[in-house]
Amino acid sequence: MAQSSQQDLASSSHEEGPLKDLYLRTESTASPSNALKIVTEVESYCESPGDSPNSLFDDTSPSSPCFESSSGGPSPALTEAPPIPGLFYDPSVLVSSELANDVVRYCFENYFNRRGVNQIMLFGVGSGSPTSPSESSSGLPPVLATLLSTVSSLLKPSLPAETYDLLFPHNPATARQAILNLYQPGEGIVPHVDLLKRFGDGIVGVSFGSSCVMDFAPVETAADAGTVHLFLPERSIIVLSGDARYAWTHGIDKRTSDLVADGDESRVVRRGLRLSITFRWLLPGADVVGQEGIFPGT
Ligand SMILES: O=C(O)CCC(=O)C(=O)O
Ligand SMILES: [Fe+2]
Repeated sequence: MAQSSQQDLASSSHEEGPLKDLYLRTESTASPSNALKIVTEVESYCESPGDSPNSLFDDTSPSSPCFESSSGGPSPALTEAPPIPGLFYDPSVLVSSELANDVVRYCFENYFNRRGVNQIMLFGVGSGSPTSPSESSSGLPPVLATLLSTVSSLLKPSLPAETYDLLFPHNPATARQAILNLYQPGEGIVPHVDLLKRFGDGIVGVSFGSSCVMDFAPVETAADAGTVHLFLPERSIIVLSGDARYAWTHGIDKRTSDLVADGDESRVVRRGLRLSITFRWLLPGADVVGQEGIFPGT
């Protein structure tokens, strides 16, 4: 896939909103902060975050990343959570615009300020409280620690207690990883199950800048049988645990717009530049970067 140049991005009609301004403004900003107590990995640009040769995933669909209905086009995406055990999504639970702007600004100024970078992985150095906004206790930069603590507060009233404890335990046993994925309109991520040997149960993801449609398919069934499509607006939060984490793949089709259910009708929602931030728990021993076996193919 051709990369978008700054000019392409500037002249594209999909990039309205905060991400566009930040991307253009931070074109020549300094390199990522070296003050963070984290390990930062940058993977080179690829067709989509999930197509990297250093793939993050062990179970990806061997066939087309595009799920289609029998009529030939994608069926409209749901706007409420489908009944997948362990999947939590509530359209009314959104991160504030103010925090979203802070997160996006920080990420563009510190990570996505070089052409070709579309994925960043941050690893917490310790197992400090995930609900503390301080860098020293979470190992994450303050704005991401704040995001995590905000997500924790937003989810507490609606998540089942057991799921909440999985995501936000009082005494975390392992370190967190935050993965930042940047998608141009038209990019996606192949259907996958997050690495079984590397990440534990309880994954939480937040969308910034643009909506997308995430596709879920049972691991055990063939082709697109049972696939469901879920619309994720910007600033929304999704949680994968249990079956949703292990027995279903998730992926994002490579499209520039999505078909979304709207009552009995459907509407087309154009995609813009999207940043997702996903927090996962590293399994014991998986927090040593470069250790043999951590990355497939190494
Ligand atoms: O962009 C997203 O929301 C999903 C990212 C993802 O599935 C992953 O990094 O494993
Ligand atoms: Fe994933």
